[in-house]
Amino acid sequence: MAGFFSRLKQGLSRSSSKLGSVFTHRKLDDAALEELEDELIAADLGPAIAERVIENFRSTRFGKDVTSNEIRETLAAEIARVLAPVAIPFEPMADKKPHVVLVVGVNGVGKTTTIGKMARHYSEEGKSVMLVAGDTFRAAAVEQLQVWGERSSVPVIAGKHGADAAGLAYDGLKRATEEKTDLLLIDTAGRLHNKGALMEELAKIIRVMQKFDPTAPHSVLLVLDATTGQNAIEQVRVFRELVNVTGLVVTKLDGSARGGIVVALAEQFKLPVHLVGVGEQAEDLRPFIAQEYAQGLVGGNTDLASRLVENQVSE
Ligand SMILES: Nc1nc2c(ncn2[C@@H]2O[C@H](COP(=O)(O)OP(=O)(O)OP(=O)(O)O)[C@@H](O)[C@H]2O)c(=O)[nH]1
Repeated sequence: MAGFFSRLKQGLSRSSSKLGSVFTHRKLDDAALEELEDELIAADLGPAIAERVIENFRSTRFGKDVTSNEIRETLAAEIARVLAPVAIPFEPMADKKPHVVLVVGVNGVGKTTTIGKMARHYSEEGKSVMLVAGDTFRAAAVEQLQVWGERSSVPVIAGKHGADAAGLAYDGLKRATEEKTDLLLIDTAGRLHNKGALMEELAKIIRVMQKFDPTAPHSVLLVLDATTGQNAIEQVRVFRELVNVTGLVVTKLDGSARGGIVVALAEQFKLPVHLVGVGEQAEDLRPFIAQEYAQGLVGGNTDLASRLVENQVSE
């Protein structure tokens, strides 16, 4: 399990090294506080948290010397405080067979990969999983999902290129219900250049499924690519207008210096962050753990980090 935390830490190291210049031992005067605030905002944490951290320092430590570790710890604590309420693991509902999950997000954020990784994870946990290749506009997305399905021996409902996604979702839901499948994961197309068409596509999938099960979908996961930084905020806004987003998955944290965006998202939308992606392999999709993430983001203090891992992640 060393693997996951080190991957997360490695992934976040770009974000934490970006914050690195903040952590120098110095006297906290106005200039230092201003510089610190700029750095926090540049790290995508969002203005609200930056302001709180600065005010905290101003009221408690103004004019005094602070060490890099004190800054780190204060920052990590504040970040963990913001993240804790949204760090909610994704749990398939035991009383739904299937628990229907609609996976949405713009092209290329990692929807298909996330579904593949979830399929692997939950089938390894002993749950039955079925996939619907609802991104019928991109042939490669269908093939990609089929490959993930084969790897995990999970059935994939797919049609021809350009097939009706709502029809596939309906077929998937019907079959998954007959087979008492635990989890039905539905991939969707994500082009945003035509918001109206996208809204219609998602609304139709939901409407058609509800003819079979009026409670479906039970979750709508919005996948966001961390490398897009502030753009992710805009994507949440847009998708919430289209559909009832119930939770977030944030991918590509391994390749990004923008891990701070998760903090800004938590602060602004308070939507559950269920999972984070730190690589392309199946095991690189992990539950989101607030303290671990906060620690990875500010860097340093690996003792605390490894204690957290021992306590919270048992694999
Ligand atoms: N480094 C890294 N790459 C990732 C991660 N998640 C997904 N990817 C890669 O991102 C690329 C796009 O992922 P897809 O799953 O195809 O994205 P999508 O949202 O389904 O895209 P469309 O099918 O075009 O809508 C692929 O090359 C994935 O391997 C991650 O956590 N880290």
